[in-house]
Amino acid sequence: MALIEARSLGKTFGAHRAVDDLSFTVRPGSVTGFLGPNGSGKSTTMRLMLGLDRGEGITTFDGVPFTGLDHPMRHVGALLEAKPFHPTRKARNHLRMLAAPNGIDDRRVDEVIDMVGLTGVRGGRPGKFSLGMGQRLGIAAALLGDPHTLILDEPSNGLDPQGITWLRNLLKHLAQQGRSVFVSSHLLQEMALLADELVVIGRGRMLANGPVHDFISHSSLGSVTVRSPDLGALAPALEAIGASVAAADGGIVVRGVTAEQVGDAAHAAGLRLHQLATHEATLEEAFLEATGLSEEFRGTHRPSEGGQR
Ligand SMILES: Nc1ncnc2c1ncn2[C@@H]1O[C@H](COP(=O)(O)OP(=O)(O)OP(=O)(O)O)[C@@H](O)[C@H]1O
Repeated sequence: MALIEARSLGKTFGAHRAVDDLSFTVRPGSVTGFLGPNGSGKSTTMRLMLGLDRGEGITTFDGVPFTGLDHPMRHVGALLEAKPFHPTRKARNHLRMLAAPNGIDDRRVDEVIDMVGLTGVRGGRPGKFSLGMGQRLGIAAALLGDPHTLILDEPSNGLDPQGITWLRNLLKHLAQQGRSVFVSSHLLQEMALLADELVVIGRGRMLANGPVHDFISHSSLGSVTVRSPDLGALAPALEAIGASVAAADGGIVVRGVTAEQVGDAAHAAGLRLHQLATHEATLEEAFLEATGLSEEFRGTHRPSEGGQR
């Protein structure tokens, strides 16, 4: 078991409400993606979960708050945005210093160095590391205690495509072993491949929480293409159940209802269907639609407003 339960998390900086009444659960055996536009409160939420910022609400790990855990590193591995590396302390020694007070031996240190692919530079100094190498060292630190829970803020930051694939496989594998993985990222295509569940926030508030598939299928940008010799009767039957219908290429494109609802409505009206095809929105489309009104920082350049393409 490794259940994370966050309840009513909140944080205000001055007059700015950065996190507002966020509650969610991260289940064992799954990767939960944490999405939100820049400045929406993801890092602040993760810090609150770990008791690193003072704020409202509580987060428990199998019922225990982070600050109440006996050996926190053995329960929860965390990678936050700020890298607490000493630039001239060798990578392996950095990990040994984190490991020793937690009763973790040097063998585990070498194991995690190997897992993150830094064996060749384990005597190197993080001050000379690339962004991606520093990120791998941070992931190694998070894994040191073989924790059943991982909280990772933008772990793919700075990783090259091979590194991103490696990280995806690692996190999926850790989740398959029954661990809880809570991970933020701006890489939506990557998140679509990685996550089972999503927590989506905007301006500190919950916008969506649940399986990735539900989030995508609820997007109004998804559609169903229908071909039927009875279109004249089918279109009004679909509009009667709340669908929007547009003619397209000899058939119709239907939005606002699922393919199952289209099939059921046709069956109920005794109408024939020759084609019923679902076109799901991408995670990126669903995310932009869900967060469109809650962007904290909005550029003025909009290609559709006459910008250079
Ligand atoms: N220490 C702080 N003092 C004042 N305001 C802060 C502080 N930390 C964060 N904020 C503000 O709180 C809001 C949420 O910031 P946070 O870093 O949690 O967002 P984020 O979703 O992680 O952003 P990004 O995706 O850009 O990393 C922002 O408006 C930010 O400016």
